[in-house]
Amino acid sequence: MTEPILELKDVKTTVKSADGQVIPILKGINLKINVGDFITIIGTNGAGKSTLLSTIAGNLRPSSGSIMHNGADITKWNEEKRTQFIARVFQDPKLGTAPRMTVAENLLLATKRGMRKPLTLRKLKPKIPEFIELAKSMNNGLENRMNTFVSGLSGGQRQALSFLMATIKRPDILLLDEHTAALDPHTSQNLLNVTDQKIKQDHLTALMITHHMEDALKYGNRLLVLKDGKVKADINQEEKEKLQVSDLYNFFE
Ligand SMILES: Nc1ncnc2c1ncn2[C@@H]1O[C@H](COP(=O)(O)OP(=O)(O)OP(=O)(O)O)[C@@H](O)[C@H]1O
Repeated sequence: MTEPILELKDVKTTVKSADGQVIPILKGINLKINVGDFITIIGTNGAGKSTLLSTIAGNLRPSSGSIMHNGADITKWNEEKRTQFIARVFQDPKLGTAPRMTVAENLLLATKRGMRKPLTLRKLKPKIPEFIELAKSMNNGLENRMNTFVSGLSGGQRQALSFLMATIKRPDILLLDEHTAALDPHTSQNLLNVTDQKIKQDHLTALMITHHMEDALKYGNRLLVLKDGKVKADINQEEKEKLQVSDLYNFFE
């Protein structure tokens, strides 16, 4: 059997409350993620879904346990170092993009993810045709807004840009933290379809948090249910195909 692309071994993560109390959130997560896995994640509010993604991204350091990337221990790697191979899209369209830069400049910036090289804007012009082609795949007119400042985009276009920025330089692991939750139903469905196509086409490994049970079943090859900081269920493709939305609600009881 091939090595998992990412493995969490008994990972525990705590956070500090405003009054300095240490609160356990992840309470011993064991997870082996294989190359090409597209895992949808569901769970009640506060179950620890975003904390799990933050722990994988390096935004939060586990209090114990370890995180392995292709067999190498990255537990102590900070977020910046992990951006070499991990990309994340958040729920808030404002996160992940630079508002005072144009769409094209943001995309150029994203091609340098994980590199320490400064941004050289004279290299932008020859890249524009490639950026336009990529933006067309988002099906929302982003290709016509290359010179628009990000602050002037609609929420849907901004989120499409965040997604493109996360995937323009192929990440080993793509983290989607309810990335369509702030969008209207049509825009949300479009971005989900594009997400699914991109993951399949580039054979990406992805984790996607969603509160929509239909989407949790429709997308991906694996479903993870988190409850109170633990993995309550880890459902493979075969079992997932047999499930109905009503079955998923049982996990919330
Ligand atoms: N920085 C923090 N300080 C204090 N508490 C926090 C912090 N971050 C998260 N928490 C708490 O940790 C718990 C888990 O949060 P997390 O955001 O991971 O849950 P979630 O499953 O993503 O929930 P939701 O579905 O509401 O987004 C929650 O009770 C939250 O209030």
